[in-house]
Amino acid sequence: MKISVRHASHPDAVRSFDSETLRDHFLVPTLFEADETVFTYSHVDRFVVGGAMPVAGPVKLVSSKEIGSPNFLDRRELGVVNVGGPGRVTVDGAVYELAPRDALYVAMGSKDVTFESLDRSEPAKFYLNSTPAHARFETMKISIGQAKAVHLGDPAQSNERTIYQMIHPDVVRTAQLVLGMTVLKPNNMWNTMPCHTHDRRCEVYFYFDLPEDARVFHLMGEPEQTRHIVVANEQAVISPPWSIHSGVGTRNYTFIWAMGGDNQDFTDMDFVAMDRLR
Ligand SMILES: O=C[C@H](O)[C@@H](O)CC(=O)C(=O)O
Ligand SMILES: [Zn+2]
Repeated sequence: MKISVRHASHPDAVRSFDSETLRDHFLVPTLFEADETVFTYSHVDRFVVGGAMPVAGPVKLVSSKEIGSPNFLDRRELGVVNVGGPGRVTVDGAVYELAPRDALYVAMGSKDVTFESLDRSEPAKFYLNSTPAHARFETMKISIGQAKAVHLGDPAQSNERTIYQMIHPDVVRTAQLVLGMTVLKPNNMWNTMPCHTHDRRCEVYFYFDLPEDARVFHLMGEPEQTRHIVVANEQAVISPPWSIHSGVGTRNYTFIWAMGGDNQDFTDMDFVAMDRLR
């Protein structure tokens, strides 16, 4: 288990960040290392983002001093999405087969969580999001087919896409985690523009399905002070509650968004008028 800690940043301080400092604070550059779990613990809503990539054998979810309890999920809940080859997650003896794009919600209080790949030549990649929880709900698999699909955008705005709401109050009960996957159609590059903030929740964006040399220009910052981070395949960006979160790619891509905070109301967004953006 590898874990690094990020402190929260005041928006006034972020105004003077250069590219490198912006990346140090908000970009999560590495999520997958063979036979490891790799985590970033953010003090923004105590959101933990990570990855597990089992190759030689199964990988266990273990705790650490930073997590602060004997088991990782003693006081937390976990969202898992498989973005690699076919895999399997075992939670206290119950086995969940996760095909590519399938998700699993793992309840607070689960003790033994193990990640496996079905074929080591095409390893599973489990993208992990964890938020604090103080009540236990049911562990549940949400296949991509069970998600609530919302079709949005149009080709004239280069943003035709499907939002799959996977860990969402209409699908599964959780303490605070809300998570989904947005798939852009070919020739569509924009997400979430016009943009929004939601001061009640933070959000983490994880971009994937990108070739090696493609990039997404992720837009962040206060609406009047926008900044960008150039993101490569399988990298994530932490979006504090005061920040916009939007992106434009050099081609289409897929991303997973996950939120934690005060409410679970997906529609509770503060829309930013175009003429406010600077
Ligand atoms: O608060 C919600 C999030 O920003 C995302 O759901 C937006 C998104 O997936 C999209 O517009 O494609
Ligand atoms: Zn949002």
